[in-house]
Amino acid sequence: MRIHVATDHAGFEYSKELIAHLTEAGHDCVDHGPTEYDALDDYPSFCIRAAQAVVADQQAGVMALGVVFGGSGNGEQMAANKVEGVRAALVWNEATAALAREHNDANVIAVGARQHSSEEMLQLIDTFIATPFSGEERHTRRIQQIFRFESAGELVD
Ligand SMILES: O=C(CO)[C@H](O)[C@H](O)COP(=O)(O)O
Repeated sequence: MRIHVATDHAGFEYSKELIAHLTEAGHDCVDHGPTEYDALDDYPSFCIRAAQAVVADQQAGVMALGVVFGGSGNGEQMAANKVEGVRAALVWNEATAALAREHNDANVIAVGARQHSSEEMLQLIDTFIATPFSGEERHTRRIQQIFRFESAGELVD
């Protein structure tokens, strides 16, 4: 699996730890930055680039997911979700990590680096990556409703 990773200063150390962990596990990680710690950097461009790469890979038939870190993960999730085709989920425990994939087919996970130990962070992301989308009709239908609004402004009941 290719994993696109982005952060800001708040998740800088965790992002490097995650990339080492996932690479060791055999994943192909792409680091979208930042390349060095800067306490004043801004997360949107890093997260948007990672989100764009996830969509581009998926459209090309490459199995890919994204991870965005911040202090809370809130803004990072918001930024990633501005990219058409991205379903970014803010995850804070094992259940939300699994449900993001099972019910929402999320292709980007947002994690608050200041909210979790590094062990928790790795576990949340491992769970997210390992959990498949259920494929159930009701979940597929709802995801398609989101996409129709996102791509064409159509509201479907
Ligand atoms: O989580 C975040 C956005 O949702 C950022 O990481 C957080 O706002 C950064 O805070 P600061 O600039 O005070 O270090």
